[in-house]
Amino acid sequence: MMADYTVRDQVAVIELDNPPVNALGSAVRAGIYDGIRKADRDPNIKAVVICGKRGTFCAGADIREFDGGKNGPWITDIGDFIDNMKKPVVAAIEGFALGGGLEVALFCHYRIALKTVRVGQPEVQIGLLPGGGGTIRLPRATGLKNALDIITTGNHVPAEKAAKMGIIDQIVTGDIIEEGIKFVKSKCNIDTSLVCLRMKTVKYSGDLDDISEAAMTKVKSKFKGAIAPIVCVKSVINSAKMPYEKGIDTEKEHFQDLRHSSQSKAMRYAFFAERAITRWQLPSGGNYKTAKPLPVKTSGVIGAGTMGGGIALCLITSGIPCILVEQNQQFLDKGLEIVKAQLMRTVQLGKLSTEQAKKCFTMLKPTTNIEDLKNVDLVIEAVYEDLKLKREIFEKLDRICKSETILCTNTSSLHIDSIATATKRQSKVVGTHFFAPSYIMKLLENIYGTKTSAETVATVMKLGKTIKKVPVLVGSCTGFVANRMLKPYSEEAQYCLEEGSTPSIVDTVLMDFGMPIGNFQVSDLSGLDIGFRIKREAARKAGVELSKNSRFFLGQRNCGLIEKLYEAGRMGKKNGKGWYKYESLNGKPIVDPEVTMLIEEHCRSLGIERRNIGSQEILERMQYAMINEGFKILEEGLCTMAEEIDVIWIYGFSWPKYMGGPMYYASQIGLKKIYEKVCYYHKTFPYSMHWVPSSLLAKLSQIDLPLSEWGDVAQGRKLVNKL
Ligand SMILES: CC(C)(COP(=O)(O)OP(=O)(O)OC[C@H]1O[C@@H](n2cnc3c(N)ncnc32)[C@H](O)[C@@H]1OP(=O)(O)O)[C@@H](O)C(=O)NCCC(=O)NCCSC(=O)C[C@@H](O)CCCCCCCCCCCCC(=O)O
Repeated sequence: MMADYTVRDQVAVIELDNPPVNALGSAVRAGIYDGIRKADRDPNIKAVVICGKRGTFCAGADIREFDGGKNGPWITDIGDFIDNMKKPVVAAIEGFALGGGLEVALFCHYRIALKTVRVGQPEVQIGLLPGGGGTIRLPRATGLKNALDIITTGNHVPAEKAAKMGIIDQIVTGDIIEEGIKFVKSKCNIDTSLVCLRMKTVKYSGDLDDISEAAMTKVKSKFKGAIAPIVCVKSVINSAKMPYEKGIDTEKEHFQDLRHSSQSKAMRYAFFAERAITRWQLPSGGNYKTAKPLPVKTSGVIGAGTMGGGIALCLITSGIPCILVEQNQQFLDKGLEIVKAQLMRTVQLGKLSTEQAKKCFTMLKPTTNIEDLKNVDLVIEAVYEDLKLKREIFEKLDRICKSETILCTNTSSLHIDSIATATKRQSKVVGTHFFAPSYIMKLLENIYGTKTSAETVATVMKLGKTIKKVPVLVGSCTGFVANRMLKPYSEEAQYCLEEGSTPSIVDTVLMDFGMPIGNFQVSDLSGLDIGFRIKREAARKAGVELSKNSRFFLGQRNCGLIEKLYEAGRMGKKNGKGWYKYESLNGKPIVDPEVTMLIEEHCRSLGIERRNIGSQEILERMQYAMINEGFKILEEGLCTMAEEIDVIWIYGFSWPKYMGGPMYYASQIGLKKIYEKVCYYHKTFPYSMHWVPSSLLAKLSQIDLPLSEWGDVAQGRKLVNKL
């Protein structure tokens, strides 16, 4: 049994024991169930303490069991039994009580916790609702409003706040089991039915239908396209509408439906993908197990633009002092204003108190003197994308900084070696690619160069976690993984325009799929000048003319629409006109007939016949082109597992988690179908190199292998011809 049963001083102590987080697998559920029945039967036992081993209570149901196979008692059987016990039962909580873990605690007559504890019902984040009575019992403990908030967001609640909310009865210090025994013994003379949550009514103020409607509206706009938050609201409302038993039965039905839903399966995949990618390895053999991160106690950022300012903010809000360097006082002042404004916003959102924000700001040391960086542990360069400039900076940093300092570049496309070779410490140079807005977006694409050491990688991977990002390690190539995959995706979007579609049609298709924002809206946000400059730079490097009227550029299909919009002064949202027009800086995109005319004129002048392009074709062309690129990335060993690509898209480009990421999506469609379509589009559009089928995709389309093994095939760790 995975719950230890011992007796101390006439109190039965049931300790959950399932490493690493005491997940409530079937054996643990059986262990608790057997334990409480044994304690109830034994006349020498006066009370029960339920707690967890290894410093934590329980992180909820064992998510790996959700795909079926193992049974065991249903979790609410435990609650039903405790509800009828005369002997008091206390949950003695340390670490986490999450999901089913909190539900077990809510079955108990009392809950005590250490101050450092966090409780929560995070099921919604894996596409579920609490299925062990959480939606019915939590509102009885804390009222409808708090329960709705906790269950629909999945956010963790710190112990002291949970105590104020009525979820925890007492905060304790010291040994949690000793405290549990002491506490529960003091309750032996109290009638347990008086404290049993089943018996309580749900508190709320106002009209239940109004509360329900407001909560529905909120979750529908906040979690667009996701089913679970809606079901969570329904079930929590049921707690006030239905008798206890009916509420519990309905909750269980909802849980089972969601457990089998494609959204929850995708989100469960994403949960484990996020953990799998922490097990990084370098081609040289260094890996997460063997490499030790260096401490980063002080840092520096070069460039106080929006990107650099945001990065500095990530550092100081995580407690790492930062020296922010700009080339002159005017730029520095502007940068500081950006940081201040962002900090204010954080205060407004309630994420930091005014005091905390002020303290953070004192950790920022602005300067125009790069020499001030000489003693910092790590520097992140965030100047604009110009190789010559970046090399100059790295050469300087190499001279100035102490020999241990790690030098990071926030380049979004340049090879790491092309920058590292400007220094004599290539092993300490690494890419740390943040995504705009850098303070908000969670992805941190860490890129190793040929000589980057495992110690340097371990340091930036750890730093990523410290500054609350999701760090993913990738190899170096033009655009790395994120932008390299984005290229075919947005190129196909533009080709669809010149073949007959419009920016708003394309964007609507993407948003209907679940993307929070369309391709052309993103382009307007980043600025069309960026796309234009990248193309102009590519032309300059290749020594060719960039012609907006040529259908070919560098031997490939070309769409000159960006050049034409740029020439027409359409820079994007910043000047109120790009692929759309905008009435203000915060305004919504409005379809602009001028753009439609411009596209039509572009087609006329080039003799391109426009046609109706269906949503399916738009989606397929954008996504399959990008997925094909993903397989090439795996094939080239730039990622070691498909999960890395999915996490990059979820956290870098807000791919809906309930769709798992592009590689997971491909696995659901079937690689055979994807491969056939890629071949078809390759035949149809022979001048778009991104349609050349990936040989890994071709290989995998012939066999049926789970996504978790695609990387192994690509790396030769699994030989498919020998399967
Ligand atoms: C707890 C954390 C906050 C800890 O974070 P930390 O950063 O410290 O560590 P990691 O996240 O890296 O985790 C370490 C390690 O542990 C694994 N892990 C964590 N939690 C779980 C878990 N709940 N289940 C399984 N494994 C877990 C994690 O994967 C890591 O290992 P890896 O090898 O991958 O590196 C953080 O981990 C966290 O947030 N965890 C998840 C918390 C959560 O989401 N909890 C809710 C779970 S869902 C739930 O509880 C549902 C309940 O409401 C209802 C239960 C009803 C009944 C259950 C029985 C149904 C079974 C179906 C039977 C089918 C039979 C049939 O019909 O066929």
